[in-house]
Amino acid sequence: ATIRRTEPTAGSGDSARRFGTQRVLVEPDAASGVAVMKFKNPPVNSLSLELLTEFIISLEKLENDKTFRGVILTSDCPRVFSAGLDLTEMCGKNPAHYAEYWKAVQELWLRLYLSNLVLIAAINGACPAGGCLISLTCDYRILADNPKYLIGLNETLLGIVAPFWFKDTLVNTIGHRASEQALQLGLLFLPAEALQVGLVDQVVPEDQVLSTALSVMARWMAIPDHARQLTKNMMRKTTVDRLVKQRDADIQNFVSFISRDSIQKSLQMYLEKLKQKKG
Ligand SMILES: CC/C=C\C/C=C\C/C=C\CC/C=C/CC(=O)SCCNC(=O)CCNC(=O)[C@H](O)C(C)(C)COP(=O)(O)OP(=O)(O)OC[C@H]1O[C@@H](n2cnc3c(N)ncnc32)[C@H](O)[C@@H]1OP(=O)(O)O
Repeated sequence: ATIRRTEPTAGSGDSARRFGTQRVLVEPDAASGVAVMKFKNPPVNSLSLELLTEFIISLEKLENDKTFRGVILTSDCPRVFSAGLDLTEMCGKNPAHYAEYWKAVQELWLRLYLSNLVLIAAINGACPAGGCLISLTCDYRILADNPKYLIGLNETLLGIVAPFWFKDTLVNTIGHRASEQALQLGLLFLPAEALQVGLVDQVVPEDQVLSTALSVMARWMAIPDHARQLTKNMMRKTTVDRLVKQRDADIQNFVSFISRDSIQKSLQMYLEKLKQKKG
């Protein structure tokens, strides 16, 4: 994918400078060491190969810049945090494309889940499937209180199966029994339900999502990095290692699963349904 970087905007200091790429806007505040990263892949921030690639590049840039200790992930698209994996990347393409795409999905998850940065999800819109997965990799989740902003791993509703590392990430967050139900039923939770089950940590009025994220971030930033990072590593490394040990097999598994005629039909029907919803 070709990545076009955005130029910094004119301004009087670091906090006025933006960088990033076409689909990932980064608003850095060097004074506080916090950057706000906004997904901008309209209409629904589906995780296309381009968006995944740009996300990985922007994250790496922030990880390598010691100025930054915390990142808030949010959406620049109204009413949607992310619609999850881009269904058009998983439909009607060839096995080499599916493999390339899945490798990028794995790469993003691996980088996010063990990131040294404090990651906070400011969820300002609908957050199904892969969108929910991204939020689950964060250290803290704040969801806007809007009944249209459903969140969850709804893969079974599409006739597909959440891979074991999606499942592990959910289990690590809400526990085994709640995950078992949520995954089998493909549950999409209302904000109050998501809070109750522990899928998000806070539900706040829509206009307070970012300000809440910034104040929560201040609390996390008050902890010495080395102690917090080692603790995060201790909590998450076993989960990450499970995928690292079998990345290639996981790619092969995905490619053969997604290439099945029955799965392609299910995905196409689901896409059709999404399109018809409008008409
Ligand atoms: C034995 C086997 C073992 C293991 C298995 C091995 C491997 C596992 C295999 C597969 C796992 C793959 C994992 C996938 C995870 C995912 O993330 S799948 C994606 C799931 N996403 C969704 O279900 C969300 C679908 N979208 C929506 O519900 C709504 O769009 C949303 C609520 C987000 C926003 O609603 P609204 O604002 O009304 O927008 P529209 O619905 O009108 O959509 C606007 C246009 O965007 C298109 N679109 C929506 N979502 C996607 C998407 N995810 N990908 C691509 N395109 C999408 C939609 O069709 C509209 O397009 P149009 O304008 O009509 O052209």
